[in-house]
Amino acid sequence: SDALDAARIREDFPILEREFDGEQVVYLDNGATTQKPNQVIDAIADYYRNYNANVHRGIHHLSQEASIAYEEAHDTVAEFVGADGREEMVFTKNTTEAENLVAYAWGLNELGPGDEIVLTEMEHHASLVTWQQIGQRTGADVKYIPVTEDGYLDMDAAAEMITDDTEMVSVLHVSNTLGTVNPVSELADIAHNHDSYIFVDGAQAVPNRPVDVKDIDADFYAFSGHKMAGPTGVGGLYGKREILEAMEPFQYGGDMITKVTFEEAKWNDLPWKFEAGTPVIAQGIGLAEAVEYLEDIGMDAIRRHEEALAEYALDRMAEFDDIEIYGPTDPTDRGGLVAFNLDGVHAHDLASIMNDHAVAIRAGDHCTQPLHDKLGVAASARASFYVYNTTDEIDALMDAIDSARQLFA
Ligand SMILES: Cc1ncc(COP(=O)(O)O)c(CN[C@@H]2CONC2=O)c1O
Repeated sequence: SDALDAARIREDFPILEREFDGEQVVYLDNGATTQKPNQVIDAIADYYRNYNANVHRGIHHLSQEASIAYEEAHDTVAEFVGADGREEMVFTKNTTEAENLVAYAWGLNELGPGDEIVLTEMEHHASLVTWQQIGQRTGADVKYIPVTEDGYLDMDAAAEMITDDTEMVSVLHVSNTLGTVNPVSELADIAHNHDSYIFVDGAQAVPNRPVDVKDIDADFYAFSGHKMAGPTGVGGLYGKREILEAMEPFQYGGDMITKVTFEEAKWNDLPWKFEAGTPVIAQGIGLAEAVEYLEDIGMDAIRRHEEALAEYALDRMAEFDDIEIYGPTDPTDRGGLVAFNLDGVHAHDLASIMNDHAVAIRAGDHCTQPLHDKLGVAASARASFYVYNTTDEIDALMDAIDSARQLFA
């Protein structure tokens, strides 16, 4: 696409040169995790080589350098998603832990019988199972906003399901199976009109498009570093400052306290109150480098690049009547991923034939089993794109699909 120069970007990702049985890898599993540029790898190595120490201002130079880098990483990531500074940006392990942090630290303490939690049928297990279990443990009811035939949220149903008994709405910003971009600002309005919080799962949005949590007016917003060219082991949880201030901690221990006696403990300031023990120092520094890397490319350019690749993939797949595509047909309504099935070929068999051609895609339920039940399929294949992918790689995907078609014909 003319949005960005994928060929130049690829030079930062040596892993993309890897070959399997003489064929160069075609990495199309970015919804699961993205590759990391040299700049991110070098930033993490630099930390361990030159200023590794534990944080929170130990009395020596190395600890001070590490503390400042770790604290400033919070500022960088906060600014990236439009949060008001480090106080609104907790580093977790991943999106899943961010969902669990709010479910345990807020949900278990605040929810009870008669309260309602509203999710969507397209939710990832990270939110669906978490809030489902919190509902069982607290007696709160869990409801699901339906997904329409063409892969959108039924917003009329949403407006009816979110009521004055609703205390939490937890929704995907972008579906990791359908690709659907949900109207999260509109859902936030509806939730707030009923004095409910809204938690937005942005795992498939923050890496791929501009996100402004204040514009959305999310109360919580979560994402993972490893899906945005950053390392595994770090995620971001945005929370409105006044909400995080009022919440109980998630985990107890060192660093999340200011004063401890045998009788009681006083909590540390935000965001450290939610970062117990030695935090994800190297990962946080790597994530901040990933943010700088993505900002250099430009988030709107990334969005447009992924839309162009999704459009190209949808058009190529539409040439065949034996490929079933899930999610919106309008590429401007979806992220840079396409889940599909090839008639007569189980997704796992398809993915393994793709693998014979060094094409890396995902097959399975993508942690959205209830959605697959609703779609009436046990599994789907999924190609998901990022900044280094090209239309040539989508042609390679289509060629590999064709070889599966021949094999199973
Ligand atoms: C929408 C969404 N929410 C939450 C998660 C959980 O993220 P962590 O694993 O970092 O906590 C994922 C991961 N995506 C899955 C993982 O592999 N393939 C996927 O689509 C996701 O796509």
